[in-house]
Amino acid sequence: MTKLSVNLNAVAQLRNRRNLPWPSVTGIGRLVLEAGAAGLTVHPRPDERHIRRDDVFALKSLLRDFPDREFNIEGYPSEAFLALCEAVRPQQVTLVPDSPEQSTSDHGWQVRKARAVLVPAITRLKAGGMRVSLFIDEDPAVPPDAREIGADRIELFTGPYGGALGGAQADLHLDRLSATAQAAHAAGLGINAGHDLTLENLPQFLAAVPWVDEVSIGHAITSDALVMGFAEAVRRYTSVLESGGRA
Ligand SMILES: CC(=O)[C@@H](O)[C@H](O)COP(=O)(O)O
Ligand SMILES: NCC(=O)COP(=O)(O)O
Repeated sequence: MTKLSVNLNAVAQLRNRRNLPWPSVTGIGRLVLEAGAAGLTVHPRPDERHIRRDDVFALKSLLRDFPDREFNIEGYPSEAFLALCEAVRPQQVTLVPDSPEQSTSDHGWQVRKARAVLVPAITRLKAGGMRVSLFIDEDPAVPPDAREIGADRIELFTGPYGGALGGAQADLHLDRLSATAQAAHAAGLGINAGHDLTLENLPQFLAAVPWVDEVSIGHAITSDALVMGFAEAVRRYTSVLESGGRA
């Protein structure tokens, strides 16, 4: 079965609206793991707009209570990022070619062009016992290059598929994602996928794209949790008001 790693970036972004500790990133992380998620994903960005350095250590500590689950840290392999990974030692590090000013990830590695950045980073992370995954576009030419420089997995960038919102364009992306997954499997790589996957587009994705080990989902699952939980929250506040504070 394909594993679910829940990305907590959006929870951290909501917390950071105020200088207060809720929603708690580790609290939601625990809830997510107790609900059966196979792991947690974070993408600490240099400006700490959502996940902060402290969160990464706190989540590592939380995961000690769940020894069969995994921690996946995503990011650009700057010296600061690599040092953070070496200090935390997650099971998996996903390298993403984002520049600091990007609002979100919008493309994968051109692995050949990025060899000078990727080879030392992969060597360093693997020496620390971490599995390394490379975030790539839907292009079957890329997985053999990823294998050649020592990556263990690729993560398929599913943003264009998610952004197509169904229809013929989405089918086109599924064909390309499927071809890229087949190339990765043939090259001996594991396969992850993520970005803009949702409850609505996940079934078609899984039916079309083979050998997916793990999906990481954050934005949509956070949105769904709000929709699924808002009515109960309103009921509880209403109940406090009805009781005039005497309940
Ligand atoms: C690498 C990737 O796929 C992204 O989805 C990322 O982890 C999300 O980052 P933001 O939450 O900062 O948009
Ligand atoms: N690697 C993708 C990820 O972690 C979550 O992306 P999204 O669901 O927030 O778009």
